[in-house]
Amino acid sequence: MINADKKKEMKNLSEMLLETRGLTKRYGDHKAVDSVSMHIKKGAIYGFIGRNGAGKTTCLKMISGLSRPTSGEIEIFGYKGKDLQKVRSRVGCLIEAPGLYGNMTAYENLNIKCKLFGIKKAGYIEEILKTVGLEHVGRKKTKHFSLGMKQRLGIGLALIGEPDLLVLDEPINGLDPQGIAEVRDTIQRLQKERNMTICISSHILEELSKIATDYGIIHNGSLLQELTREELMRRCSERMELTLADPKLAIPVLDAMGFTNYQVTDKEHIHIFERLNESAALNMELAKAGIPVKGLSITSEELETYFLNLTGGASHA
Ligand SMILES: Nc1ncnc2c1ncn2[C@@H]1O[C@H](COP(=O)(O)OP(=O)(O)OP(=O)(O)O)[C@@H](O)[C@H]1O
Repeated sequence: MINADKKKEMKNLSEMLLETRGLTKRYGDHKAVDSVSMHIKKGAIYGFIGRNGAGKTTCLKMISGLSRPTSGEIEIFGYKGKDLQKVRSRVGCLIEAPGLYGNMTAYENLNIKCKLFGIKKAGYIEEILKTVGLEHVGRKKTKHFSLGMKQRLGIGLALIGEPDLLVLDEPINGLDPQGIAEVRDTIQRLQKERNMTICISSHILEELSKIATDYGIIHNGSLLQELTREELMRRCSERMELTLADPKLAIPVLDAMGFTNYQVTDKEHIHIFERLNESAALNMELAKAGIPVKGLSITSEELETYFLNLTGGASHA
């Protein structure tokens, strides 16, 4: 008999499109990626966040088959080891700058890759140009494109062959606000219209917060945390922070007062995400129950502060 937890676990696994286990890349003595186990669900926009040098590109290169892991395993669409070759064509990637021919148009650049893939379908290139918002660029050579246009054409190139998983390494880096908005729109459209799963890296959490459904935070080669958008928003949302010698003792009091949206975050703290105006009443009830309160404050955190605190403070930026 399979219990409910096991069933849930099996369901979660079947929803997983990509999983790595202990993925490691060593350059000499230096571990650029250190035992990373990441999980990307089908249909997710997975924000892969880390400071410069954290190991994002190295990790994404291994996932895309551009670099060989020192150790560990990658499973995509249920395939791993040598069998991964069978599904490589279902992974499109844009790692670092897109390799464009500057003297050619967007259409011509796409056409070269279509020829390599043996794609001759009428209207195929026009469709991709439309998807990435470059349908009106005409005969303009790509060397005259803005950085945002180049990135979108890079995404267009990665779309050739209809991948189910798109891996984008810092596609927003260096873009102006309009360029950022355009790339974000393109990514959201791909997820909605083509039901694509997208892994996108950035060194700025805030930049992906409008689109990512899930996050992985990498630092010094290690994956520190994976969390959903809801979990992240919850961690950064306005809350009461209760500091106590033993949070467990306060739970019956919270329950008796009808609080339901709270979380014991460590051995000293409870975060409460509702009825923030009732902090005085809560304090009083805890005192009545003989539970000393060391601290009670209302606080919230900026997304970027959350990320910086997690990765060792702003001074390392
Ligand atoms: N080919 C290589 N040889 C030696 N060291 C490397 C190589 N590629 C990357 N590294 C090192 O591995 C670490 C991770 O680099 P990586 O490029 O993956 O980080 P990143 O998170 O993508 O950062 P950035 O955004 O700056 O590229 C860095 O310390 C980098 O210097």
